[in-house]
Amino acid sequence: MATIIDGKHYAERLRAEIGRQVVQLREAHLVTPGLAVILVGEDPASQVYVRNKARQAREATMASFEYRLPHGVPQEKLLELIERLNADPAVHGILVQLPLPPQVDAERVINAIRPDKDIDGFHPVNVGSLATGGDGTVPCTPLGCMMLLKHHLGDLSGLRALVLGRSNIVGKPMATLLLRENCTVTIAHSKTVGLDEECRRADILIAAVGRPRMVPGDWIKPGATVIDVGINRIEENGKARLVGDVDFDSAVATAGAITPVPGGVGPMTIACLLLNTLEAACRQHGLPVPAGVMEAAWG
Ligand SMILES: Nc1nc(=O)c2c([nH]1)NC[C@@H]1CN(c3ccc(C(=O)N[C@@H](CCC(=O)O)C(=O)O)cc3)C=[N+]21
Repeated sequence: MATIIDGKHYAERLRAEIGRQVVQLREAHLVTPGLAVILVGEDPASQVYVRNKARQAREATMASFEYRLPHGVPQEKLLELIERLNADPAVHGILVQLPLPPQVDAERVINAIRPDKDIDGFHPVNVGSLATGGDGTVPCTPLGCMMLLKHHLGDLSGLRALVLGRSNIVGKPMATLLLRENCTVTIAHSKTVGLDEECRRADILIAAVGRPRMVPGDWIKPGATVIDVGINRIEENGKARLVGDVDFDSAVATAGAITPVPGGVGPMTIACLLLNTLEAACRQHGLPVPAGVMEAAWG
């Protein structure tokens, strides 16, 4: 039986430590980190995420600014808002919830965010920084996955990692982070031949394809660490539920450790968003970025 990696628990501890750092920053330097979240449209799932992000920011005593724009908002209006937030000294982090409606060019919007306020790490400056080993913002989901991996495994050097999925948001930055930790990294995707065999070679399996229960237990190397990034809403026996990209019930028999859905990577993503906002605030005020936050939170 695999160890269940309790992301919800680690995220709570991490947020508590971030909250302590925020209080210190305010007391020592009169700085309150500010997070602005922009949501375009009324997608119910997106509304839930945005509400959670805002609530958790406030719980960490950060300032939270929420902007809700109608589904049909012209791109210019969105770009104007970003310009205003770029110039606002109370806002240290800007997040534009993806996906965006078709009249809006997501790439233009991401490129309009000041790189030092891009707490998603999606701006090309931050993507480049990650690729070349710089200290730009690391995207929240891969960062959260890496924290869980390092906590569970310690040194990752020499391990074979398979990243299933090649998105700019998860797959590609995840592969880069694993490479930085000296893993031997493979990126697999819909055109990969012999996907099951690729998976069976992996000591670390990251599933980030967005296909419910696509990875069965017999694709998993015995003892492997499995990080399930998928959050898929399905209907089963007439009830709505969330499942990952991994078939948890069969995987749990083979894996050494596995993250559940919900309660795995999702909560870590939001905690890392708050961490990126705290760090952005420090950088924008010329202050050192708090070190060892994860160690302080998790011991
Ligand atoms: N610019 C941008 N940045 C994002 O980081 C971003 C985004 N756009 N668009 C949407 C996705 C999705 N996302 C999630 C974060 C947390 C949970 C989360 O906490 N999930 C809970 C369950 C929540 C539920 O019950 O619905 C869990 O897995 O335990 C889920 C999804 C961030 N995203």
